[in-house]
Amino acid sequence: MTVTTSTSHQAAGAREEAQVSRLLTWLSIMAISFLIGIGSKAWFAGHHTHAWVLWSFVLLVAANMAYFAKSGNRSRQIGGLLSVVGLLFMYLIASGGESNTGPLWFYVFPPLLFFLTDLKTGTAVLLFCYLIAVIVFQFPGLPLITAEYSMDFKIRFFATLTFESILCFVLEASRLKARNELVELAENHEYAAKTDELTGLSNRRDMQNRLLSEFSRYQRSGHHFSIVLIDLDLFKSINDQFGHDAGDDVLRTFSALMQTIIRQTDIAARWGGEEFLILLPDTSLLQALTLAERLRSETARTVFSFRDSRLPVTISAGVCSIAKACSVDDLLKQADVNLYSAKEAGRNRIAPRVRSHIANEADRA
Ligand SMILES: Nc1nc2c(ncn2[C@@H]2O[C@H](COP(=O)(O)OP(=O)(O)OP(=O)(O)O)[C@@H](O)[C@H]2O)c(=O)[nH]1
Repeated sequence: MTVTTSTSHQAAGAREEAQVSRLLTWLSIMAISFLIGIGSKAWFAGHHTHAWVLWSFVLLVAANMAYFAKSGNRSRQIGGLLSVVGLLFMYLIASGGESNTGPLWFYVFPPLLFFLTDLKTGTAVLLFCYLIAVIVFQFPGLPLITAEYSMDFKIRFFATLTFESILCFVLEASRLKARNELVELAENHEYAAKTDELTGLSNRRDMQNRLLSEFSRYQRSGHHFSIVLIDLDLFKSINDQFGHDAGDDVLRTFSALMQTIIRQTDIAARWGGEEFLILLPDTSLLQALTLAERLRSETARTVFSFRDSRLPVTISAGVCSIAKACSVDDLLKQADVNLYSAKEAGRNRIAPRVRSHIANEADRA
């Protein structure tokens, strides 16, 4: 009944998911290559322990990739990779790496962190890493800490890292803002492309797509559906007599009335000027005729007024079930023929008039 606006959001989500997926694969491959390369360099430089530690991180990164390939759990893969990278950087700060250049690798962390997590998590993890770095720098005598850094280095390290972190935060925040604005814009466009401005119902194009997908569902599963093609009677005379604004008001009021009568799963659209189409999934011809008759009688009973004038509003409708048609075009054509015969028969009526339907009406009378 309502026009959905989530497609742009879903598409943006899927694109980002694919982008993150590619990035994670490349990052993992790059991390493995660097670790193998730098580990080998350390080995040939005689720093065997350092080399073994770096190679063991290769196993951790590879295990994380293999875990994801098996489980498909993206958030755990991100968590796993960031934990491994965080641990590696802690090790590099504590050990100094080669020639006390280990902390330089830390600069890779902030952009990675903000891209792979949200701003809050990224900031929290970064602050935690800062805390560890402060402990390492301030207490070089603690176990596992073998590196010592000059005061100048420590000050410059923190100053430049803080600068980089703030810059990454701001860039990521503006990227997210721009992305959300784009998604919102796309959603508004999508909504406008599917919606009739005057009534807020689905427009003709949206209804055509829905009819085609309902027809495919019918071909796959055999679920019948029906349509009701509605035309407001002598609408031109309402416009001529009471003005175009009154006509617009009638279209809006009738649309609202229609929405209160159809089910959540039914879809009402403005098919043309004063023509409406209702798609009724899982509905037989008889059920559709019953609904159309209810809509007709409710419309005839409802008081339509505009600026103190009472407006005479009735509808005629042509109903058709997919059981009687071989395609969507054929279905629409038959509904149109039925609508025409309802008009010909005097308006304010529904066609076809099946026998059981007429009998029901006679019973009610
Ligand atoms: N106010 C208003 N009028 C519209 C709109 N779209 C179409 N119309 C008018 O709807 C009228 C349709 O008139 P006709 O096609 O002659 O049909 P009718 O007067 O309803 O007569 P029958 O269909 O034979 O009962 C025309 O006067 C159109 O200008 C709209 O968005 N607003």
